[in-house]
Parts: sequence; C-alpha cells; structure tokens
Amino acid sequence: MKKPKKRAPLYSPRDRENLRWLWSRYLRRKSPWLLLVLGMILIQGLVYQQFLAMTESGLRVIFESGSVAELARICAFVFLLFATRGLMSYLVPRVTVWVSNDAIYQMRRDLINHLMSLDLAYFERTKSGEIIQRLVSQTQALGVFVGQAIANAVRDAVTVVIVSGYLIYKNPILFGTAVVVLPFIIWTMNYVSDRVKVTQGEAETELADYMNGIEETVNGMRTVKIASQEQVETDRLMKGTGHIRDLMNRVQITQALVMPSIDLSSAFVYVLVIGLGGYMVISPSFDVDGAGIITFLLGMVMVFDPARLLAQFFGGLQSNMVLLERIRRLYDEVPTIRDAPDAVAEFDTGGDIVLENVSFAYSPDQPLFEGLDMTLAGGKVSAIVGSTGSGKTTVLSLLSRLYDVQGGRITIGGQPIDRLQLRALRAAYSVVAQDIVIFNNSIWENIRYVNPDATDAEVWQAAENAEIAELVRRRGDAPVGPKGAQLSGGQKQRIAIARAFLMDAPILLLDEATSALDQATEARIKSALDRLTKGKTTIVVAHRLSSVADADHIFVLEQGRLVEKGRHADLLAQGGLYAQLYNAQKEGYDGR
Ligand SMILES: Nc1ncnc2c1ncn2[C@@H]1O[C@H](COP(=O)(O)OP(=O)(O)OP(=O)(O)O)[C@@H](O)[C@H]1O
Repeated sequence: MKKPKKRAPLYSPRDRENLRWLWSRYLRRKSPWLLLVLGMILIQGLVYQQFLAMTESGLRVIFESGSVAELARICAFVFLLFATRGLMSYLVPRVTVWVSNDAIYQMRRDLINHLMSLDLAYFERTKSGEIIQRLVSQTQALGVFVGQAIANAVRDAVTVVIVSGYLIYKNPILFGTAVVVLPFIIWTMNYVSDRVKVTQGEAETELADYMNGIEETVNGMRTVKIASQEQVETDRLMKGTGHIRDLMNRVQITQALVMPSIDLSSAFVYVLVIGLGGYMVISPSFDVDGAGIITFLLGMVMVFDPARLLAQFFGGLQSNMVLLERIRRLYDEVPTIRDAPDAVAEFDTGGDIVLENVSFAYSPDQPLFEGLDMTLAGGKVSAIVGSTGSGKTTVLSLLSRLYDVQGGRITIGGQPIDRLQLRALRAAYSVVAQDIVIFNNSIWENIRYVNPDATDAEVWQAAENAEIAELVRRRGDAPVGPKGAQLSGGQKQRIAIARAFLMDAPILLLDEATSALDQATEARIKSALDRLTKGKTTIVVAHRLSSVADADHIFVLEQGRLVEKGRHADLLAQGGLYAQLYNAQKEGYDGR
C-alpha cells in the first residue's frame, strides 16, 4: 500500500530557529530603523483606507449633492494622500536596502572569518563550488530577500489588513462572503511552497556541483587538452547545465501556479461582490447605496493585488528558507584545531621535536600511524624517507597541527604542541611544501607573502639565495597567472624556497623542496640552504636519497611504521629497506 505522503511543515522548527538567528545576529541592532520602516508602511496602508473613504464621499457628492467645490477639495486631498504614499515608497526601500546590504556585509564577514578558522580537513571534503556559492550568490539572494521582499511583504500585509478592516466595517456580510475563497488560496500556497522548497534544495546542490565542475575543468585545462578530453568535459558540463535548466523550470513552473489560482479566485470574488452587492442596493432590506458598492469593489481590487503579491512572497519564502539553512549549516562546522584556553606563546623552538606513541588516521577505517615514536633532534637535520604513501608528509602536517594526533602526543622542547598557541607554533616553521601555492601576483609579492613586513633588501636577499632574483628582475611586476600557471615547476619551487629564506623561522620543514630543480641549480641552492639550516632544526622529506645522505638522522617509514633509523652509513651497512632503496636509485642514476 502506498504510504500517505507526509507534508513537511511549512515552517519547520529549524526554519523558525534560522529566522531567529538571522534576526538576532544581523537585524536586531537595526531595530530603530526597522521600526521607522514599519511606521512608514503603516502610513502607506492608511493612505489606501483614507483613499477609499474619500472615494465614497466623492461618489456621493457626484450622485447626490453635486457641489463642485466639495469635489475639488476631495480631489486635492486624494492627490495629497498619494503624494504621501509616493514619498513613503521612496523612503522605505532606501532604509531597507541599506539595512539589508549592511546585514549581508556582516554575514559575509562572519562567514569569511568562520571559514578561516575551520580545519584543513573541512576544505578537503567540501567542494569549493559550494563555498563560493554560499559566499557569493546565496548571501546576495538572501540580502535581496531581506531588503526588498520582506519590506514589500510587510507593506502588502499591512495594506491587506487595513483595507480589509475598513471593508469589514463597511459591509461585513459582503466581505464575509467574499473571503470564502481564502482556504483555497491558503491550500495553493502550501502546495506551491512545499514543492518549491524541495526543488530549490535540489537546484542549489546541482548549482554547487556545476560550479565545482567548471572550476575543475578550468584548472585542469592542461590535462584536459593533452588527453584530448574537451568533448568529455563539454558533455559533463552540459549535463549539469541541462539539469539546472530542468530544475529551474520546475521551480518557476510551480511558482507560476500561484498567479492563475489567485486570478481565478479574484474573478470569483468580483462576480460575487457585483452580484450580491448589486442585489443589496436593489433590495430595500439592506441599507447600501451604489457609492458604497463601487467603493467596496475598489477596496477588493486594492486588497487582491497585495494579497496576490503576498502569496508570491510566501512561495519565494521557502526558497529563502533553503538558502538560509545552507548558510547556517556552515556555522555548524566547528574547528577542532584551535588554541587551548591555557595555550602559551613562548616555547623552546630549538628543542627536540618528539613524537610519542602517535596514532593518526585520515579516516577511521584506514589507520596510518599506530604508536609512532620519533625524536627529531633540535638544531640538527633529520630526514624522513620511505616509499610513496608511507606517511612522510603527514608527519610534517601533524607537527604544524594541520591535523591533530588521535593518540599519543607531539612535543617541542618538552612542551606538548596542543598547549601552544597555534599562531606561535606555526610561526616557528619555515615550510617548503609539495603543493606550492602561488598567487596571481608578481614573483616579488609572492615571496613577500610570508612576511609582508620584510624590507626590500631582505626580499632581494631571499630571492638571491633561492636563485630566483634574475627572474624577478626580468618579469618585474607582471603577474604570474592564476595559481602561477605561467611559471615552471622549478620556478615555483624556488619561490617557495625564497619564502623559507624570508621567513627565517627556527624550524625548517622541507618536503621534496628541490625535487623539481635541475642538478646544477639544486647544488647551488643546496649550499644556500645549508647556510639557512645551520643551527636550526631541519626536517627534510625526500625521495632522492643521495640528497639526504649527510643528514644527522634518517628515519625510514614504511606504511606508517618506523622501520629503520640511523645515519646514512649505518643504514647502508644494515642492508635493510634504506639500503635497498638507495642501491636501486644508485643503479638508476648509473644507468645500469
Ligand atoms: N588529506 C588526506 N585525506 C585522506 N588521506 C590522505 C590525505 N593525505 C594523505 N592521505 C593518505 O595518507 C597516506 C600517507 O600520505 P602522505 O602524503 O603522508 O605520504 P608520503 O609518504 O608523503 O607520500 P609521497 O612520498 O607520495 O609524498 C597515503 O595513503 C595517502 O593516500
């Protein structure tokens, strides 16, 4: 048997909570202004009521007394009334747009701050399209909703209430008969709202996927072209485009149902008023005249227009509830990596870095480290080697708390790193990472990024040390393209090395820092790096074992386990994994 479909509540508790959140966080502080808006809207509603009263008097003057002077007075008053309404129509949006734009500004600011505080893991599981969409289009749409839609809806509601009140006062029987269509209107609104809400949710998800797809294609254009996958990418994007078209059609077609149903009900009401109202004028048992009925009909017209807009507003409200929920959900994400309440900024940056019984997994079903112990001696060069995927980069990520250990602890100079202020901890590292982030700016600005307070001389010195000064001179202020697209891999790597020189932090993390350089450049940079690392705690991750042969300590990882440790010569003598890897590479270089 088919289960009866349960209707989702029109405004779920979560919707109500979201609205409360929006109000208390972004709008309440503007309450005096909003009260002013409400006052102006009330005036607009009263203008309509007064207009109806004036019309009725005017009609009586025409039909009964025939006084031209009286008629002129009424006309002047009606003009004044509408001039007042016009002034309010200008002032209301001015205030509401200002209030809403400011609220959206605050919301974007909070979102940006919140995003910055989130863990790296959040960005690894969230599509960037989704984040962009929240910050750009969803907040914008919400702003328009708050600034225009709500103000208009309040104005319409006030008009409906005031004019209806007046009509009830004038002719309750006629009004009571006319509002029998109300349940039909409410039913239509509910039906439309539910459908719009569901479809809007699907459309938002589809849009985020779409944006993400575009971003992936644009960023991966090199691979797309080399693999001749333009058609595949076109098809993929077109599929998303088609989905969005279909979903938007569904949303808008559903919303379009509102208008005809209201038109039909208004036709019903007009016929009723003319029929029943006309009968009341003709019949001697009612004290109603022609002027009263004409005015009543005019009043019904004046009520129906805002009522129709109100119904439309309720249709759109559901979409905005979806947007509000999406934005709000971002706040449900809480950073886990943050300063402990008693975190300290001072610590012995030159001390040993010790991993004690560390366990860590990116996902619970795939543990990487289980009880890893390592001592990376302060002031010395430690190398971490091992086959690909063995966990070398992860060790560096754990040291800088990009992720937190799930068991055991990491200390620097005896101080657990989760007791240190994050800022202070991260400022202790100069990092040359594998994934180098280059901004679409000049090379000079890219180097300076890590230390905006550095002097020109310091930036030049860093560029000289990293063997990139010549390129800086040649390119001048020219931007390097999105993500440094106009640079070679080795050039990007030298920018990263220059940054490390400029940071000049007490601990150096070098993850495959020179892997993209030719041997001559590598040799030159290495001597500069040797000067940089002197006396500093240095941790080097490298595949090319010859480049770490002179490290003070070498740690060999295999699938997250520490399998060997020692100096180069000792490890070779042991004849274990290190010796095997070294000999295999040596054979490769020797071309045998
Ligand atoms: N952000 C991540 N989310 C989930 N799994 C990850 C993530 N980063 C790495 N891994 C997984 O963790 C394991 C260790 O990765 P890691 O990058 O530390 O290895 P590595 O030794 O540095 O490798 P390589 O030499 O290839 O750079 C790998 O199996 C990898 O697939």
